[in-house]
Amino acid sequence: MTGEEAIVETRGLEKAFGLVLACAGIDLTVRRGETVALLGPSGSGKSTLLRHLNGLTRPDKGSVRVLGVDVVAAKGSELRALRRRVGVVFQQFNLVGRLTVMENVLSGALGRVRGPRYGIVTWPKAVRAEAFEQLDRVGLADRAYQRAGSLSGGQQQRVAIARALLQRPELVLADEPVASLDPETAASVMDLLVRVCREDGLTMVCTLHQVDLALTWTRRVVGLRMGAVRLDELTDRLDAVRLRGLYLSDPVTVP
Ligand SMILES: Nc1ncnc2c1ncn2[C@@H]1O[C@H](COP(=O)(O)OP(=O)(O)OP(=O)(O)O)[C@@H](O)[C@H]1O
Repeated sequence: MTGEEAIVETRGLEKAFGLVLACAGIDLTVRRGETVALLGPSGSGKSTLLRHLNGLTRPDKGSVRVLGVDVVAAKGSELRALRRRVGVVFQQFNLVGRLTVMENVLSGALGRVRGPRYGIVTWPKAVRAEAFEQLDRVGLADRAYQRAGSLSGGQQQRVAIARALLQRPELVLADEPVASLDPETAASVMDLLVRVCREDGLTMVCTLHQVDLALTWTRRVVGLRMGAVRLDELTDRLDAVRLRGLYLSDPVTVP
């Protein structure tokens, strides 16, 4: 179910890197419970837009509000408090390979359970139980005590999703969450990510390269090109042909 409450709101968002305008005045509203894919050719500004949403990048102009917080003005403890409410899933999983799967998942609770923690037994029993539940949910309860680095890419991304869920986030940001995976694994990880977000009523914004995955799994597509929103549509009203237009080079005018 999606509500009316705006979870993400950018207005006139501009960001340049030297002469490159990565975000050229982006207005984006994402409401509670929506699952949104940011699509567009390489360099169109998808990751830069996503990075603004948890304050990893600061805009040159414009406003960014996430979960009611003015991200541009937020500093220090306010920004840390916001980041605790935002789960992030990365393309390269970002697990600590030498630690067990369970320890990696438990680290998702570091923001709400005071640390430092050394080893699994130092975590409160209730948090361990919750971590185990999340691992079970992503289908990896039987791998809890295995080294994370020994898992396949798809399994590692499932662990990263369990870690993000243990954070009890309200918003999930996923930057190319399946770009490093083979097509079959990519589909199963997208299925998992969207399913858990729906089950928990979480809002999810991801960047994707695969148009077919966006059409299958997300509710809404925002298409970027040269830092501007060129398309913003519910997925069930879109077809692949229209979407492919986003990726075509601009027609060359022959004099
Ligand atoms: N830290 C940075 N320093 C310099 N230029 C940057 C930086 N981050 C992004 N850019 C540039 O901004 C533009 C948008 O990059 P961004 O990574 O947001 O695009 P993208 O759509 O996510 O691309 P991809 O699909 O290839 O990941 C690109 O031209 C990129 O080179």
